[in-house]
Amino acid sequence: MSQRPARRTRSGARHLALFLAHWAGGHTVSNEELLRRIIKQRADAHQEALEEHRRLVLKAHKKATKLHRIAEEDGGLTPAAKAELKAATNEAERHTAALRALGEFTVPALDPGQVRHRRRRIAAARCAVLAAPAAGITAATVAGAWWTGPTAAVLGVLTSWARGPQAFDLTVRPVPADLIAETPMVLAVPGAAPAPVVAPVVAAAAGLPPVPPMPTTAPGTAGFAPGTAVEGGQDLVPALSKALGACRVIPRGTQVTLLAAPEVTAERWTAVVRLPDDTGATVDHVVAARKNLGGELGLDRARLHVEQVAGADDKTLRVSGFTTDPFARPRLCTVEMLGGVDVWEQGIPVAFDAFGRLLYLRLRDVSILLGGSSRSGKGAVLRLIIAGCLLDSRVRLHLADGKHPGQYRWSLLADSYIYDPDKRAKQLAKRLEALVAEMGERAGRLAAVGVESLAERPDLVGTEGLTLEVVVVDEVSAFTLDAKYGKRITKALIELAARGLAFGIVLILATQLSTAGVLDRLVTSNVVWRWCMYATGADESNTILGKGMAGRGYSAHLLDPEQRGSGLLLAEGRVSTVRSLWLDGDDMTAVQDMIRALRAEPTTPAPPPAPAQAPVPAPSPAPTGEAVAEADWSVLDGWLEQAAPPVPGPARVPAGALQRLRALEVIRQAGPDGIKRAALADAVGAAATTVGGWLKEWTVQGVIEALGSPPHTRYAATDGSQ
Ligand SMILES: Nc1ncnc2c1ncn2[C@@H]1O[C@H](COP(=O)(O)OP(=O)(O)OP(=O)(O)O)[C@@H](O)[C@H]1O
Repeated sequence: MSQRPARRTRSGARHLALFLAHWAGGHTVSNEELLRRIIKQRADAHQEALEEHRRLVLKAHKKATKLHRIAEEDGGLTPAAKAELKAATNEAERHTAALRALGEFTVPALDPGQVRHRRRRIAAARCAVLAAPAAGITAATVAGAWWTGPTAAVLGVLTSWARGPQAFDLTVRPVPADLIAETPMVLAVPGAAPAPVVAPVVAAAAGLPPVPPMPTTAPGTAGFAPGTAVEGGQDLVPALSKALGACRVIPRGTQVTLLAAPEVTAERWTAVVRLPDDTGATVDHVVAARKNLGGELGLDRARLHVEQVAGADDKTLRVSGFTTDPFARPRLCTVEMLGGVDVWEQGIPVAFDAFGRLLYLRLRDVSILLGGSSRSGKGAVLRLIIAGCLLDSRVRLHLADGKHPGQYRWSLLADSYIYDPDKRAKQLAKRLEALVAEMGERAGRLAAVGVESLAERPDLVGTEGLTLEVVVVDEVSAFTLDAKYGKRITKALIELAARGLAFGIVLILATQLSTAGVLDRLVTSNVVWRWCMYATGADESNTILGKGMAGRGYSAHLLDPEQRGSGLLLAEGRVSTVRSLWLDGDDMTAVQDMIRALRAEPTTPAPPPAPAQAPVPAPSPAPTGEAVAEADWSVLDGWLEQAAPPVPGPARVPAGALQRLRALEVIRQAGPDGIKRAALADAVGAAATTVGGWLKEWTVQGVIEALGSPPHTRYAATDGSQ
């Protein structure tokens, strides 16, 4: 008789424990409901994107219509208004194209890993809820309420006894009908055939096209041999699995799961796969093994691209093999791409990825640390960012040039330009401290309208007291390592990096990698984008991307040093390989014209820098050949600045000087491709021998390299041979 209550209590406790475990494991929520939630979220995001693009198309149309009307009424437009009209038209086209690309929302075939991931998140939250009473009892006992533990135990025993031998129904809650109605097409109607839930795609699965054969490339061949199967007809899954097994990423004999039908074009093949469970393999392991994996697949590292699929788990990746290195050819940033740029919402186009997609830098949520060894392409990225910022009238640009004349071409367009080696550290310290002080005022202004950050009120961006303050520091070590002002600068940078973005104060910092301790960790850890161009070693790369990144397979020393502008970008927790766009030549000139038109009266005119060695008469004869070992930058910059607008005033320019100016402009436009002596002579209408003399002179002075053309050898060789 005395055994009975004890048995009843034990049985009740078991049933209660089972019920709690079932609930805490998230097993009450069905797979269908999780799937529905994920798809609903995506459908909402899709709808939001559509609405946003529609809004922007309408806005651009409205602006274009207004400008057309003004043109009709006034019989024409000012250059600035013309630029605005062009920008608005481009903008409307861009968003119309985006709308077309977005199209109708289609229910995606989801990776089962995502559903599992959701369930784990629910389970984690429920476990936390369950742990709370236990923690409360422990805390109360420690605090002196000794009776809480025994009371809880007695309550537990009583509840268990009350439950007795009645088992709980461990059921899965069905998806409520009103939720199914809210998400049409996602779930099957009750009673109908079961919903097509997240079946991984396997070769020859019902209703799906068969997986195309794995394209092969013989080493050294230019392209795929479509239709040729790897090792006698194996398809994609076994070929990838075998290669991953050979690289010890997954155990031999296990297979990856194909999650979507692969895309195969003449340029590339792409497959979305999931690594097998219970193997410990993640995307990072594949990235680290990329070199060997490339070899196993008949590719090289530059032509094999691996990336984690956004929103998916750590085992899901997109693998692509390219016929040629997708970054081999530089891509120009045209004036159209920068026309009407909105730095806050849409961002500045700065780079492209392996699939040719453009990467936009939105100042709304980004500050940048840009690193790389010498001549790796940092300046080219800064050039794009500066141009984009100056094309948005809401921006006030503060440019600190630690390696004058790196960005001198913008000196007269920026709101402030700090460059003088003797004074620059002091000037930057003051400028940054003023911005730190301004954060307080901006916080007050935002608080007055009931928000904490400008991102909540985009309409306030650029209004009185809330202009976008963009601080670009090229070669930050020249400032932070300054003996006298370095500490003050670092302190201000720490504060701005931590809080500035919320108030519209954005930091863009560039540095070479050689010097340790250039930036305090409190600055680097608060910078949102870290972008590393080619670096000489893994440690140098880690100084930008963060400790341990090289160990995970992300190191910029693996990039091709000759491929200037290629780099690794760490943004939103993911690393992508990108190559910056290249802005130069006519596009650069047109962009500068647009900026001049837009900022006809800069609020704070930049002081023209005093030449380091010689005064800058405009235009002056070129320095003589035998003289200088170093380039006379100020002379060069003087020419370039004045080459675009006609020189005002009565000064007469000698014909030879004009030809030299023209020659410099042609070299600059030729950019990395360079131009031969004979072609240059033709272009400027001067004798080839005369042009040869100029080229030698400019080569010695370093002027040609400064203009972005290849090293002087090309000119020297051409001269010698002709
Ligand atoms: N995206 C790009 N596409 C093509 N060429 C590029 C690109 N970026 C840079 N280059 C080439 O590389 C050269 C060096 O670039 P840049 O001056 O930006 O390097 P840097 O890292 O700023 O150099 P340094 O630190 O020595 O000043 C440029 O003159 C240009 O010829």
